[in-house]
Amino acid sequence: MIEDRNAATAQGRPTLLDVDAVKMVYSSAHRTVEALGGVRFTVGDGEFVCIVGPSGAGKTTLLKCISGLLRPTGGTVRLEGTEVKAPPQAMALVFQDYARSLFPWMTVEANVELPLKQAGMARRQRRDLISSALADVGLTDVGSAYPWQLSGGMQQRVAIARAIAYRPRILVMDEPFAAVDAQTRADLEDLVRDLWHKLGVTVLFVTHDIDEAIYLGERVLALSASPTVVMDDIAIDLPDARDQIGTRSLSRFGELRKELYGQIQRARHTSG
Ligand SMILES: Nc1ncnc2c1ncn2[C@@H]1O[C@H](COP(=O)(O)OP(=O)(O)OP(=O)(O)O)[C@@H](O)[C@H]1O
Repeated sequence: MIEDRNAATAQGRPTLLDVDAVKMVYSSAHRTVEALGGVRFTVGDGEFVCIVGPSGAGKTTLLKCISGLLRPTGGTVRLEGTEVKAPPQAMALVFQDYARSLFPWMTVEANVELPLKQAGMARRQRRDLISSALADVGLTDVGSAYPWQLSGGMQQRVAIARAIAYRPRILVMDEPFAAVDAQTRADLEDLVRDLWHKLGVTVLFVTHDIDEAIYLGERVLALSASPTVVMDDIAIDLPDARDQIGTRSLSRFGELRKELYGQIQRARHTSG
């Protein structure tokens, strides 16, 4: 378990997100589930942090607490030093289920525009941000199309464009590529790394896939089984310039995979 949260923030960057002893107990008349058992970690400004954990480990619960969709039953989440009590303006979310997160009756542009409108931006500024977000995700020509006219990978690009359009400080992604084919997934992984470099946005990325976590992240947090705690915080000491074939063939990549795989196996039998 991580004892010193600040020591775990890589490369001495100032803390952007502070998850401090977050607990979540679901209680109903019939059963009580202790999903989170005191999760602690910090994410530095500009970092790319991945979270992996066994199925049912409480990853979705944790992200709901971090994004203010769910109030934890213990502990606190702070973003830029302020306690998160509702979805923060500085945070954007991307979910696995792009088909349900985009509105099918709205064009691609209108989908991307929605949070900008909600933020009260003027039309001209909205136009500029929409075009630059669509260009950033490689979709300059589909603004007037409807989501259902696009492939799954393109729809997820639209969801990413909508998330980055209003320039959030942190992008929180919940298994965003679990529903697309392998080639599309590889392209989307590279897109997210490119956006991270280009925009300087902080990324918190949850995945089931150990290889994906190592390929993408600067750090990987391994969660235990419920009640969940952070079991390990692994620095990914691979070169920053990554490519799907070269990086995954490195012997260091294999060593990290072995280490993380062992952690996940232990995690299945360990709880906080
Ligand atoms: N609304 C809820 N009410 C009661 N229990 C819940 C609720 N949501 C989740 N749980 C329980 O909390 C635990 C963690 O669930 P959660 O969905 O957060 O895990 P997960 O790691 O995202 O799972 P998976 O990887 O399988 O998607 C599970 O035991 C689940 O049954």
